[in-house]
Amino acid sequence: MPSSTSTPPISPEKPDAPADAQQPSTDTPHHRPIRSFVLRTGRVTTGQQAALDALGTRYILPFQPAVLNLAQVFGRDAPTVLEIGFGMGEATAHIARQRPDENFLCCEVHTPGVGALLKRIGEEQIGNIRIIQHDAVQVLAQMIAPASLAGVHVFFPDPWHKKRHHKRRLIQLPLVHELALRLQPGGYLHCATDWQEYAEQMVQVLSAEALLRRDPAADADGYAPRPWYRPLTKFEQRGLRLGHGVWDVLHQRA
Ligand SMILES: C[S@@+](CC[C@H](N)C(=O)[O-])C[C@H]1O[C@@H](n2cnc3c(N)ncnc32)[C@H](O)[C@@H]1O
Repeated sequence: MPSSTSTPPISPEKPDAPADAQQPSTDTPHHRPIRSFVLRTGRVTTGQQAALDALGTRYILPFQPAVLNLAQVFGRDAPTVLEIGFGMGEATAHIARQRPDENFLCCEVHTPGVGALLKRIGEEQIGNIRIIQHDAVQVLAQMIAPASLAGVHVFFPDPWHKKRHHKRRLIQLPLVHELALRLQPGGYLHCATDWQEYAEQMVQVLSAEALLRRDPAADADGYAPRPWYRPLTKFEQRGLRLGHGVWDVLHQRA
């Protein structure tokens, strides 16, 4: 288990700025759902835009309120892993390359991140990723069939440090239950974070879900060793050099 807890986290994004005014325009003043993200107008680089233009139609799936036919969208019948919030897609591309026999359905709301992952897909000729640029909570509810996923990755979700923002955290009981319902028996839910108090919440919430079992390799506090497929990203390497902790929380569907 990682050692240090007192240093600040290394999460690449700092979304705590009050920017609710930038939420999508479908919200009405009377019904504004709590979201786990804030839409920012981040700059899209020339390379990211070129990738969006050249590869977007092939690799981006539109959000739709209808269940996806996974075999159809990937062009093959293979175990499918859902990733929520891939950021710039560094870990996503690495994992998809390491696990060519699996499909990776990846959600991110941030356009520069989508462009960055498409750029990697083009440069590294990765064929087993599809992207949905939409709120993963809605994607899960509307597009993913029960017992259809081999795994779910939630790596370094925004920690929402301030207590009044904790309600925005992704890893909470209702979402974890929805994720568990969509896992096949034996399928896994893998979360990672560099924020200790969120790691503790992850252990608590996943342990409370009756459909899930703790990974047998977890330690007494509930943390698993980093699985072979999750790479140390550059943010994580920098953080570890500075003595920060990182926690993997891994449970399987019974
Ligand atoms: C702190 S970043 C981590 C990115 C990446 N997983 C990594 O390890 O570097 C969290 C990402 O999750 C995305 N995100 C947060 N909530 C989301 C949601 N409901 N649906 C899709 N993406 C979301 C954010 O836009 C952000 O890019």
